[in-house]
Amino acid sequence: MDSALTVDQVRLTPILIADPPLLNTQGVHQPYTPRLIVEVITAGGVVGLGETYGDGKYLQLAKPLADALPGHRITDVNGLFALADQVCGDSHHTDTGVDAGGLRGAQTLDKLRLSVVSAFEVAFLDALGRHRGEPVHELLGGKVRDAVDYSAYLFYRWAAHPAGAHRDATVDDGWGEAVDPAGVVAQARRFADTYGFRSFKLKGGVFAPDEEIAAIRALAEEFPGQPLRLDPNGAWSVETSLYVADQLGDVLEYLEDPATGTDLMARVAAGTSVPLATNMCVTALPEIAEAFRRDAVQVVLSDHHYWGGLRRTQELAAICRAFGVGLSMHSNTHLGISLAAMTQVAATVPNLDYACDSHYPWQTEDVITARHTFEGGALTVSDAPGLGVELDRDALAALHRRWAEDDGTMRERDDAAAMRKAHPDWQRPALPRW
Ligand SMILES: O=C([O-])C(=O)C[C@H](O)[C@@H](O)C(=O)[O-]
Ligand SMILES: [Mg+2]
Repeated sequence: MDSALTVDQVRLTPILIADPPLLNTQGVHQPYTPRLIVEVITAGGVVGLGETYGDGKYLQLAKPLADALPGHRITDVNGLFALADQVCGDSHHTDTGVDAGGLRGAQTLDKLRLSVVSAFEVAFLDALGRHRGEPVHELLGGKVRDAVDYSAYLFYRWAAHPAGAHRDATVDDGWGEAVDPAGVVAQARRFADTYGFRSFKLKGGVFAPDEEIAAIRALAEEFPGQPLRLDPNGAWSVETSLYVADQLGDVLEYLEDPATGTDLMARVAAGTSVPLATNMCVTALPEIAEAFRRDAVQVVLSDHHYWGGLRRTQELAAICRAFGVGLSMHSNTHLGISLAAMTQVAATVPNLDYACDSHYPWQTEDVITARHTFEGGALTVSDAPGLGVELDRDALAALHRRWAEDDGTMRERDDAAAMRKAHPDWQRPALPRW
């Protein structure tokens, strides 16, 4: 066995990255959001990169795993999961409440752990690819496409963060506000012209359903025949979901998480022919059986951060294929390491039937030396060794400094708290909101 493939050291770097004032049903994005950058350094001197959520609960799980890894072989991904089970807390602990962001569905320690392990799994694959001189997609069985399509991720948003949100964060990022159909269409037009995106997803659950129906109608008029999606993150009742499905059935590619949880989604699905997609009620293996048996969802949005990495994303794809359920890809705020990982795995999945989500165009900062560029709405699949991205150490250090100097308020994502800067009485809304 090649001792160069053994983990020598792991570096964990929490960072804060700038995020625009994007609105969702829980509130608004903070001026800065936490991410964690994982570097796995092998005895052979190669560095593998991974990226995941950076809130405190993820950092707490990442630390013992990083400490336990020296001596572990980077080819032993199955052993990585077993190790994480041992060192990252009691896997039987569950919490049926929603997560802090309120947008990921029910939270369990298993899910948190998988989100942490995902960054290490990606770093293992990146390091192994660099050792072998092969791209990650070859380690995953080879690419079935040379480019991966992405969709425009449209948000209602303000022009700037509210006064008092953060001392450095009142600068306008140039996108302007989008709080009505005209604003949404202008944003979509800029996305299409700048990046070539051909499908559009609007983050809904922000305004009353009729206003969001009007926004989708306006998009359908501006981009006739192009795929449209609406995602209120579970903000609607069954009745409201069916009303929206009825109003928009002729133009929607799918409706994403209109209602919260498998039971309500099953009831919506029974009343409409519009496909329902989810990144909230099917986010881990134990949630699949009931959702598929009840035909509650017709499309699962994979996310390698949720599912425990790239190989488990491929496993999810195989399950969806077996059950005739469609596959798309979810995203929330992330940087270029994660986008490279998303693109590598997406390239290997034959049944990735829809353009993938990505927040990336909203991110003005990164920790890689060369930003990804979308052309014709797609990213070319890199054939360079590993993920094909290089760490910008100065950028990483600067974003870590911001994290270290933060008084703690930006280190945990809390969209409701950010909303209270503009609306002091705002409370995390009870669902359904409408
Ligand atoms: O598709 C989704 O549900 C998301 O992307 C969840 C995200 O957290 C998004 O809503 C956000 O960041 O506001
Ligand atoms: Mg969603």
